[in-house]
Amino acid sequence: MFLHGSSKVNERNHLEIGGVDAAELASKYGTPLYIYDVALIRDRARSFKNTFEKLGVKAQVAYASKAFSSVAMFQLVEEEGLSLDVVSGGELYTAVTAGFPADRIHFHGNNKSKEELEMAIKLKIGCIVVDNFHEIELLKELAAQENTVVPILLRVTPGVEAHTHDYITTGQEDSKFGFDLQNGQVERAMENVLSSSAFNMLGYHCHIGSQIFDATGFVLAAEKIFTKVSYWRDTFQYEPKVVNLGGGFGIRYTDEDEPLPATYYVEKIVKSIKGLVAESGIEMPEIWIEPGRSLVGDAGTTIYSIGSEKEVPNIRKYVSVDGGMSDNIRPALYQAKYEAALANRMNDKNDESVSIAGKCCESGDMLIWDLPLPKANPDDLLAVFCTGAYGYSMANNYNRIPRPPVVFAENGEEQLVIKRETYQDLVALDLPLKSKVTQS
Ligand SMILES: Cc1ncc(COP(=O)(O)O)c(C=O)c1O
Ligand SMILES: N[C@@H](CCCC[NH3+])C(=O)O
Repeated sequence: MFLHGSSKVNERNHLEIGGVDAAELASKYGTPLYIYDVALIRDRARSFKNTFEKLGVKAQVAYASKAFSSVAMFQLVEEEGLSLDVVSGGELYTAVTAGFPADRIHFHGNNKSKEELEMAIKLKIGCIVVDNFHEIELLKELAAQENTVVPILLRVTPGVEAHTHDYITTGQEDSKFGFDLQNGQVERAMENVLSSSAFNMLGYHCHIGSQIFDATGFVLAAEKIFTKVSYWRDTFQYEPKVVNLGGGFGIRYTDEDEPLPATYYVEKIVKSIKGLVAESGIEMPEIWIEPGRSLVGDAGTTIYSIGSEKEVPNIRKYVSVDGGMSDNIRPALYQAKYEAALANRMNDKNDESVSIAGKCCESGDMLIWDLPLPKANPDDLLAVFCTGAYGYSMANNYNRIPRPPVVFAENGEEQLVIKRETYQDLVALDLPLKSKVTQS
């Protein structure tokens, strides 16, 4: 078993996260429960930021908040001096509620509504990452309406395919995101944007995918953009002040994954861009990145209670927990793999191999196949590691299962940052039927 960050096994043979006993948290808040190791998030944030600082490069590290958004999380991001990437009015509203400085918010998305864009412009956020021609027209209207100039980046699709799961690869040519670099779309967009008084174009953005374990894709994407930079300068008299290479830095879910430290990616990206800048003769732009998973992924652990079991003779044993695809849809959606252990019996010897089933009415609701585990009893606690990214944020109410609470743990102290949803919450938006059937 691999323990991340501050996690360790304490003298009671329990999992401890941020100096807090996970079994005690489970008994206080119930299960399922997400626990975050706050020190690990801070550590990751600092290592991205500090590496840019050490290399003397102007940069912004924006937390890709889709990985896990909440008011407390955004306040932690603000404490660490990062910027924030949002992709919806809801994430933007959460940022406002958290008091996040508007000028450090970047707004992405391939289909931002007029209302969302208006909200962003009124708040005077740091920049809008423009994705398509429809959005350019909406922004022109809104800039005129608000009598303002909108800071933007153009999202380009560099045609670099990251070696990762197909569903989460977004940088390839056949993508719903961004202006294509190869077929003239970027030039059409630049012509449009640069001739309008509605925009202050800061530069270019791209994002090549997620859970990437090597810097080559980022370097290739930067190279693709820079092969055009001198042409754009000559054609449009335009040089970028910002180049944003997106997020996607991989983490270790199981021992099949071999992540690299933040410093490695940043060093490679900076070195490559410095070289490209020297070749093209433009001023060094600011380099922006947008890590999500690598800031919060392995800082999160989900604690479940074990319930029923079912033996299929000579095939497998299913052990069920009190959550599943409602709090972690990644195994069902991407065949994502996780490691787990009994949080209340950490160093007990593994006696068997079991498959962990969720409680949803869906055969595909399996969290882990063939997990070595001590023989578990009902009410033992299962800790599934590395659920901090795209766990809570993709949680849902399938089968009307309430979403679990979230606790932050740091230096032996804990705080509840998201409450457990209640049955009352589940029906809060429901309205009764206006019956058309007359009783006889
Ligand atoms: C535009 C953009 N930026 C940043 C991210 C964050 O990615 P990750 O969580 O893999 O770092 C994503 C998600 O893949 C994204 O689509
Ligand atoms: N939700 C995905 C990643 C999507 C990244 C967002 N562009 C995951 O869980 O891995």
